[in-house]
Amino acid sequence: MNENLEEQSKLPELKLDAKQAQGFLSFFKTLPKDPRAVRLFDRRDYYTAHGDDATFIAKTYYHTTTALRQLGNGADALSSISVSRNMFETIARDILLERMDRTLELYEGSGSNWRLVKSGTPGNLGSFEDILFANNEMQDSPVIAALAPNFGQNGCEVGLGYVDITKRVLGLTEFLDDSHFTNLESALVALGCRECLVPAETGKSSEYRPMFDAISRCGVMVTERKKTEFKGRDLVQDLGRLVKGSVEPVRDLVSGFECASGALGCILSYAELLADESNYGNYTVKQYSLSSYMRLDSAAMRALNVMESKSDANKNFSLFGLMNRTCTAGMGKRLLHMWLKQPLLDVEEINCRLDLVQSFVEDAALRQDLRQHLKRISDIERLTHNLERKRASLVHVVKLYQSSIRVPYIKSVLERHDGQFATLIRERYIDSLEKWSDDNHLNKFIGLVETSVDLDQLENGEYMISSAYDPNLSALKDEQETLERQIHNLHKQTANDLDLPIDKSLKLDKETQFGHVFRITKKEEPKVRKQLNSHYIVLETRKDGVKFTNTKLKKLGDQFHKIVEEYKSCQKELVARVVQTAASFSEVFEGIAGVLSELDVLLSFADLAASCPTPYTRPNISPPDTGDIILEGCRHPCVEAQDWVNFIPNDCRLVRGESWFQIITGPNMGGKSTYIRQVGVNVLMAQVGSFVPCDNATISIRDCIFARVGAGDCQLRGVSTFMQEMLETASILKGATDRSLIIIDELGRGTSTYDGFGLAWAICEHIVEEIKAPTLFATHFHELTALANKNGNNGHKQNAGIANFHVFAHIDPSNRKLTMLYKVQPGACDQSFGIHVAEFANFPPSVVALAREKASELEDFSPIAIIPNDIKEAASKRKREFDPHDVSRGTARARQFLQDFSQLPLDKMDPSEVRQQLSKMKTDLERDAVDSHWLQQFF
Ligand SMILES: Nc1ncnc2c1ncn2[C@@H]1O[C@H](COP(=O)(O)OP(=O)(O)OP(=O)(O)O)[C@@H](O)[C@H]1O
Repeated sequence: MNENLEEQSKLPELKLDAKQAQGFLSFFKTLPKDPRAVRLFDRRDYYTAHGDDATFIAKTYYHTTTALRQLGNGADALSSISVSRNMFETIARDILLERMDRTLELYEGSGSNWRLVKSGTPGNLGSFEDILFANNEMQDSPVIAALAPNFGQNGCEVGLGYVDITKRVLGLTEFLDDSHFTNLESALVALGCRECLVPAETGKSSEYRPMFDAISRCGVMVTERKKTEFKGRDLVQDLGRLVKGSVEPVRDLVSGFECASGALGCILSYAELLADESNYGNYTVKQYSLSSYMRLDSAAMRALNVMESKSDANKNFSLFGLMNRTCTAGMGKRLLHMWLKQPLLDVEEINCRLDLVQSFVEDAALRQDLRQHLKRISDIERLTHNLERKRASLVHVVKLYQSSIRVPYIKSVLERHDGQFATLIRERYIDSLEKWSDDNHLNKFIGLVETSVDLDQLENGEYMISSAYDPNLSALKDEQETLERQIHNLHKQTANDLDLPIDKSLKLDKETQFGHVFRITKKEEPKVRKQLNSHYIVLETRKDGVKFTNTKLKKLGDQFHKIVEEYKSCQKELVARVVQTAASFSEVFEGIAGVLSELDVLLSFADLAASCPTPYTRPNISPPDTGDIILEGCRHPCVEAQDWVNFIPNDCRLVRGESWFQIITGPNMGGKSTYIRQVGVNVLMAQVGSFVPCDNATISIRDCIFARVGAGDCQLRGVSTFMQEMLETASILKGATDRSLIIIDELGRGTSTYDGFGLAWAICEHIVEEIKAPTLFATHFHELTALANKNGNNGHKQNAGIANFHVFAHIDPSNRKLTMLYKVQPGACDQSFGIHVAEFANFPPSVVALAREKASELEDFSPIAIIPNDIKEAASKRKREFDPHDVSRGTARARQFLQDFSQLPLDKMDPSEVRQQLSKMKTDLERDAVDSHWLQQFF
């Protein structure tokens, strides 16, 4: 709050005279309405925003409307706000990198004459990129996708095109989706999409509602485009201009798609790729395949804390924050971002990354030496991008040069390694670096810079073309040197005349205001005052001294200045030529950037694995249809990394037919969520190619992780907790297969105990019998543990593969003190600990006592409770063994209930319809339960 006030008190004054204001108001009225656009006007020292944008800025960034001012009078008055340069950056950063509901426009001009100079959206940062990343690394490159959905008999066929403008990659894919658009959701997550183009009008149709829900779950901005833009008619021709190499492969690729080509066509026109000639021949186009990477929906990304969030208390809260030890400027971070969104599915590919990580783990010296060099590598990808977009200057070329001269060192460090995987390192890195850095490639570029740029001047912070590079420059340089000598002689002579030691007392300064001047301290001035007054011109007397000149120095200084200007203008052309030549090496830089950023990420994995207090281990990877998931001494890497946690490792054995489905019970705060999430996190890390926080790990590859944990922020979006829970669960039931991993925490919390329990039971059965995915199911419903006693389909108990586990807590019988041990043990939890946890959390003793009294009336978990007989009977009824026939009929009916439920088009129904339908289903179930004791227990 104080900070805001401070920011406000620093608000630049909005100073427009009446005429300027009038002109601006008339211009402002002509702007087309665009509720998403925030428009800022550059007034040189500050910016302004007006109308709704001013209110938006006042409320969002100043948190008060008192900062608003009125421009103009009467009916024409326009609320306005002024914004400092710092605040402008904050706003641009927030709009383009954080929020996903606004676009940004910047205007320059004066009076009634303004023009749009920059515009950006979350998907296309446009020329704001320079402002946003002038002093910050670009951690993630935004992606825009376009969707061409087409409903058919089997579901919705989705055509998807996308562009990554930073990486200059275009892609397309097509897939059939279910009614929850689970495939679309995982594609948007994997691509790191920030903005999604959809055909106008689709938003109005209720059948597309689930598609928009999926987009919104991913936090992606929706932009509507005319249907006519989703045309792939001239696509091959257009792509032919944009992509590298011949058009034939592009033609073959595009011909395999129907809807996706329309989507890609829309992207080309929206991002105006053809309007910028620097794009020509610089793009690659590829087919994106959903089945190449592990699919992760937005709920799993959240549950596993994969990406950073603003609310994270420290960087180790997220997997990205923890794993990011990259040291190149930006490139490594972006690649890590991408890898975390796209875990691999291929055993060989995963093992290849793991081999490399192992080499770096085992060779600490190699790791250290490589990092020393990588630290000095600039963001080659972005520099190259700037070169190609003709936005580069000599500074960019020099930065590329400084990175390039490191490449031979990196190569020789790698060559020194002689470990088990030395051949792999050679094939993957040394050979590539050798290829890219020979005399036709990088060495040629290095040669170009060394002959054209005056590298000696870099020490003075000057980026200049070397005078030897051009005869004109050389002549100018000679003149400049002659003048410098003359000025120096004059300096000497003046020191003599004034009888002052040169440099020590009589200084010669070069400044912007006066050019060359002599300077003495104020103390010395009285000594020479007479001479100064007669032979010199005093320019300024300040604390730091007295500045003066004479006609000779003035003349020489002016001549010097003129020559410097001539030199600059002469070199301007040469700089353009050097920059252009440097741009012709972009393929080389891209190749090198690819190698270095990969090295950077793998070194980062190795660094994490080796530097943790308990080192990580290399996982054994097996294909999805074989092997189990065995994690011994497994930890949650992010929880473990918190200073205040002394982490207790646990074993997790998901063994097919034995413990493939685990029900985890235990007290609140006992570590259930942490345990089930850590399994997901370990599997994800392994498939990204990282070592894992375990003593031993064997992982059967998963093609998808589904997670349903916590109710998230659904209340804010007007969806009830229960509804949200059911929607997420329905998408698991629809999308999961035996190759997925399912993590479910606290299902059924949002509804009455019995409804919740019934649903949880039926969902568990469905997963065990139909989906057959390894599952971790943490629950407070102790009764669910009875599932483990159920026979499998073929009557053998083992084959059901359900096993009970519980997190262990110790209660001291003498003082009822509860100690969480966080140890996961086989078997069901035989006590409920809710009240102990409340005590643990310092609830008032009277509340705890009352809770104990009430609980003892209902359940027999209190070791000291004297339970009335009738309640004992009721309790023992709950525990009664049911007739197996009754159980099997009952569960079949419950499954039917669940299936009916999962087929309800919940997204298209309004809450009253849902209530009506559910109540009917419940009445039907009650009716059928008349003959089933097993079912009756739920009513
Ligand atoms: N293995 C562990 N070692 C040490 N501390 C742990 C461990 N597991 C969990 N914790 C600590 O206990 C806290 C609670 O854990 P967690 O949220 O997993 O419990 P829970 O059983 O799921 O609770 P609830 O049922 O209330 O959701 C965590 O924030 C963490 O600080």
